[in-house]
Amino acid sequence: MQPAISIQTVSKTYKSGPPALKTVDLDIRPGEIFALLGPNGAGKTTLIGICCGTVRASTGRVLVEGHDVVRDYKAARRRVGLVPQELHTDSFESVWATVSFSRGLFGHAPNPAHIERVLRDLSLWEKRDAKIITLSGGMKRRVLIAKALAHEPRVLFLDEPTAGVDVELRRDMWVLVRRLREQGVTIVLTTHYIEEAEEMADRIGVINRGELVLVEEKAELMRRLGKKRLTIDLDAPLAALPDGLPAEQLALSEDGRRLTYSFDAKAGGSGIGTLMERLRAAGVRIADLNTEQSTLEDIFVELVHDERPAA
Ligand SMILES: Nc1ncnc2c1ncn2[C@@H]1O[C@H](COP(=O)(O)OP(=O)(O)OP(=O)(O)O)[C@@H](O)[C@H]1O
Repeated sequence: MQPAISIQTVSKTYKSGPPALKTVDLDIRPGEIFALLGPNGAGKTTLIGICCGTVRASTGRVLVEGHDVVRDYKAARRRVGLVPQELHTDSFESVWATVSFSRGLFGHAPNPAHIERVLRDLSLWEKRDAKIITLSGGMKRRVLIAKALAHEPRVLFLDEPTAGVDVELRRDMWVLVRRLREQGVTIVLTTHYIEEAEEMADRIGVINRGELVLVEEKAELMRRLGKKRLTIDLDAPLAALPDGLPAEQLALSEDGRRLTYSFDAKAGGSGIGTLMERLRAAGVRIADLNTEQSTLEDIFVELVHDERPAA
């Protein structure tokens, strides 16, 4: 199946500074919701800009449903919608005029019924005659989304769609994104909110310092989330792990006072009962027990650990 977006050996170095994007290869599948996670300055906006034709790649190419965003830019751009991070919609135009104009920019014939549907979906219908400048920040963000949807894009890029918005708008946004997906629209979103990626995404990509360090199905990541750790504080230090224990799942701390047992919480039995019996049989006395679960946040922090750009 032809990818919705095919990013091929794309890199970017701006005139000043180090490479903003090292070589990235990534296919976005038709109809999926792909969440791009990464710390500030990781290269998310740059990558999205290259996909939408607003930033020129230094190397490589991007195809949108087979159309090169540079060589065949008209066909490519018609297929993508971009909801940018910044709100620069302080216009004196009405909501209706602004959103309809956006559709015309892409060479589409007017379609009032479509514009009405988009405005209604975004709870903007009542505000259709209001001037943009009079709207609240949350409403302006809704207008940005409406503008991006006005020309019925096949792929929608949302750059930090819920940064700084209230809970209600965030919920609305999630509902809208799901509805768009049901209509066959492919969604690529960047987010700092890990729970947003958990909630929304089919696949997750983590980008750090211009490098795509992980691309994985969310379900697979959630399976990893199922990993749990049991820490066992010992009455007396151990010099080494006693025989007969599952060594591959156990780690002994340097001071010999703590055992850490890792297990997959979702893979049936935890093995804790057996472990306890074997510890008792080996004469190991336990002072305290604790379990903790790793989260997507832990995985994310580990991936970008110590690699954040200096402030
Ligand atoms: N127009 C530009 N000129 C020079 N450098 C730029 C430009 N745009 C971005 N950069 C640099 O490229 C790197 C990647 O920036 P980018 O905006 O793509 O990151 P990001 O992951 O979207 O960050 P954030 O989460 O803060 O939006 C950063 O070091 C940034 O300073």
